[in-house]
Amino acid sequence: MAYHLRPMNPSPRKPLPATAGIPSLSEPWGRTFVRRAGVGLMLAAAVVLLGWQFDVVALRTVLPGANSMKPVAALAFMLAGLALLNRRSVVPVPGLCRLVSAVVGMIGVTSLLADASDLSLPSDYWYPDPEALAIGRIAGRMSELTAIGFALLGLLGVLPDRSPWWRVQQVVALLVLAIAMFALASFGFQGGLRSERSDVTPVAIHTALLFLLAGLGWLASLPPKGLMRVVHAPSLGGLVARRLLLPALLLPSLLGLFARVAGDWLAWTQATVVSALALLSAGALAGLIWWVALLLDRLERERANVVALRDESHTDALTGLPNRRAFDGAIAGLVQGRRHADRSFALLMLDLDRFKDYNDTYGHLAGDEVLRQTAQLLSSALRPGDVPARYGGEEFAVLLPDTEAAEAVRVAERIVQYFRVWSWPGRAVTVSIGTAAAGREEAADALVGRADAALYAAKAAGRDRVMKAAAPLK
Ligand SMILES: Nc1nc2c(ncn2[C@@H]2O[C@H](COP(=O)(O)OP(=O)(O)OP(=O)(O)O)[C@@H](O)[C@H]2O)c(=O)[nH]1
Repeated sequence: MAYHLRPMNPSPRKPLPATAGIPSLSEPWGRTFVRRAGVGLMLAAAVVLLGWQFDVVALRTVLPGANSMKPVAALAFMLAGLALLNRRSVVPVPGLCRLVSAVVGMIGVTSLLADASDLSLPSDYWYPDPEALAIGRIAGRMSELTAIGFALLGLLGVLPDRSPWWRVQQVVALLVLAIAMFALASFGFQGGLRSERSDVTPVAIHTALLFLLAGLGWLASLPPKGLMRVVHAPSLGGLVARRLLLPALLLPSLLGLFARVAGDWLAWTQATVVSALALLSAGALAGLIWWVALLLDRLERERANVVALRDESHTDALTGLPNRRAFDGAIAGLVQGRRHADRSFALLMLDLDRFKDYNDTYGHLAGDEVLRQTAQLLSSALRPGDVPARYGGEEFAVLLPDTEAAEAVRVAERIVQYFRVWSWPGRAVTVSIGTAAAGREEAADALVGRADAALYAAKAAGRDRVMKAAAPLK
């Protein structure tokens, strides 16, 4: 086919929706998540503190026989939750986030300093912890890893809340996540693979989970820049990031938990546990790939449907030529090029002669066949890059990019000649054509009006001929 609508027509069609069928995420999602993370941290910390206050072991340890969260750690989580809520204006006190974050950071740093210098802290003896004492640890002292976690959480809130510090905050929040994941994974693997209770990581399981929540909450509270840009993007990439990042991050912990259950409680041998872990890892990876593949497949099919629909709405069903809507888009693109890049173009308006007679004599179906053959004729008479279109009824239009007035007349004469020699069904069919070259500042409808006037002059002069339009009005 000779017509190439797209290259000449930079913007007549609406761009494809980037997210066809894909649920999108926007700023409110981040806001909601941060609020939930803040409230979650504070509630969990309150439950642990109640556990210490009323000596309810289950509230301090979550899992039977596991480590308890120290009261000072619960207090730090309470403050970290408050900092997050302040960031999202749920608790709108100016400077509160920075202040409480500084306290959280200090709790972590002083615990680390006390570990390094063998000093004791007041919080070491707030509540007696028989489990810690039984394994020779200071009763109220958090583990080193937990202390590093709080130092980092504190740093997050103290850093300036603006570009380029957001990138630093992202890295620090990722370190908090790394601590959480290491603690979660080692909880399972140490117990599950060695089957020795005393080797269990000193980071309590719920401490690790709260670090995970705090790290994610901070990431969600940061603007959609750097690493977080794709997570917030209303695109396929954004959807994959939002759906898969967390499961992927939690995978080592889930595998660890599985190892723990299989090794400790089901008493599987180490070889069986490791083989099962390998199988589960491969299965999880395959599952993630399968999900992404499904998503891509669905998106591609949806896009293909949209493109097909769009093409249908720009194509004339009878002749297969671009229709009036496509013509309007194409001419608008050429008018822009004429105005801004001084690229000339010309328009031909064609009308079949005495087509009513043809229809009356040979019937409407034969008339349709003439219209179809007209499309073929135009395609073979034109250069690639020219745009023939069905303008309506038995009227056609041709856009000739980079064409001056004299050349447009030559093309029109060639078409008239093609009509004369074409072997039509029934009897000969002729055409009348009006030509017009676009003026520098001429609007599309003015150009069409001039070409139309020339076409009717050709009809009036006896049909089967070409008439050139008058020059455009200045
Ligand atoms: N078969 C067929 N006929 C069509 C179609 N669209 C328009 N027509 C016919 O085209 C004819 C146009 O007739 P007129 O506008 O009177 O013009 P004409 O008979 O071609 O005469 P001049 O233009 O003056 O040469 C009408 O009979 C329409 O029914 C179509 O899709 N199929």
